Amino acid sequence: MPARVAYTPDELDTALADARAHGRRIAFVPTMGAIHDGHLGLVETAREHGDLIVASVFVNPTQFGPGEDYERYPRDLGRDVELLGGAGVDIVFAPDVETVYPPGTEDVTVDPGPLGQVLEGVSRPTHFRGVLTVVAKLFAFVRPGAAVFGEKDYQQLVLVRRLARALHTGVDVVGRPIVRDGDGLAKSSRNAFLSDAERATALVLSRALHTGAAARSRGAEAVTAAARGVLAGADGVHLDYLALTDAELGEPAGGRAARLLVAARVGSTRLIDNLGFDLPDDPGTTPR
Ligand SMILES: Nc1ncnc2c1ncn2[C@@H]1O[C@H](COP(=O)(O)OP(=O)(O)OP(=O)(O)O)[C@@H](O)[C@H]1O
Ligand SMILES: CC(C)(CO)[C@@H](O)C(=O)[O-]
Ligand code: BAL
Repeated sequence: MPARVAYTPDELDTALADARAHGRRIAFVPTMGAIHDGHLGLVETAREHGDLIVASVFVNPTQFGPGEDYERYPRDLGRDVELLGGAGVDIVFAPDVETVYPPGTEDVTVDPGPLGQVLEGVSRPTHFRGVLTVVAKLFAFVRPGAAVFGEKDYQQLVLVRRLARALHTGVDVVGRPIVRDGDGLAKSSRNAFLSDAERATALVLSRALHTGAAARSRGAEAVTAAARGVLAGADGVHLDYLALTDAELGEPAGGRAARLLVAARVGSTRLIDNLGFDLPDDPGTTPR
C-alpha cells in the first residue's frame, strides 16, 4: 500500500486522528531520506513495536557543521515514499525547515551534555545538539509510543535514549542492529559517494572491528591493538577514531557488554561503524 504523505503538522494530525482516537500505538522511524535497506530494517523492527508506522524524511540542517555535506546530501522524496510504503510505512512525515524551526526560535535547543562532545562530537561538535533538538521536535509532532533508531549511529542511539528519559517523552527507544551488505560494509546513504575502489577500501572498517572482537579473550587492550593493526595497514583510510567503550559509551570493563566504534574518511567520504560483544571477565586488563 502506498504511504500517505503529510507535509505539515496539521496534515499529520489529520492522518493520525483515527489512530490516536482508538488508542493505536504509533511506531516512529526518523530518517533523513535517501532510503536504503538499513532504513527498511528499522521499518521491519517498527512493525513489532506499533500498530501504525510513521516515518519522517527530513534533512536536518542543524546537525551538519560548516563545510559538511548538507547541500549535497541526497534528496528524492518520491523514491523514499515509494520504498517506505512498500516496506509497510503508513504515513511519511516530510516537513519543511521553517515548520520544524519556526523563525525566532532557532536558539532554543537541546544540550546533549558531555557525551555529545566525545567520539563523533570531537570532529562534529554541534552535531548532537542538532540531532537531539530535531528528535525532540519530531517526537512532539508524531507523539509515538516507540521510535526505532539504528545501531549504526550508536552514539546517537545512546543519546536519544537519554533524551527520551530526561524529557519524560514516554517514547520507548528501540535499537536496530546494523544492516550490512554481504561483504560486511554497513549500509549508509553516504556509501553512494564512494567510488568502486573506495568502496573496496572501506571494507577495512568492518574487518578491523571483527579482528578486534576476535581478540576479546585477551582483554580490552588486545581488542583495540588488533583493530588498529588492521587499520594501520590500509592505504587511503584516514582514521578519525577507534574506541572501545561499554554499552553506554563509558569505560569498558571485563564481564560487561562492550562496543568497538570506528570513524574514518575514505576519499572524501566519512564513514562510521561499530560492533557489540561481551568482554570476558578479566580483572587484569586495563581498559583502552
Ligand atoms: N545500515 C544500517 N543499519 C541499521 N540502521 C541504519 C543503517 N543505516 C542507517 N540506519 C539508521 O537509519 C536512521 C536514519 O539514518 P540516516 O537517514 O542518517 O541514514 P544513514 O544511511 O545513516 O545516513 P548517513 O550514513 O549518510 O548518515 C538512523 O537511525 C540510522 O542509524
Ligand atoms: C535521527 C535523525 C533522523 C535526526 O535528524 C538523523 O540523525 C538520522 O537519520 O540518523
Ligand atoms: N545518521 C546520522 C546523520 C548524520 O550523519 O548527520
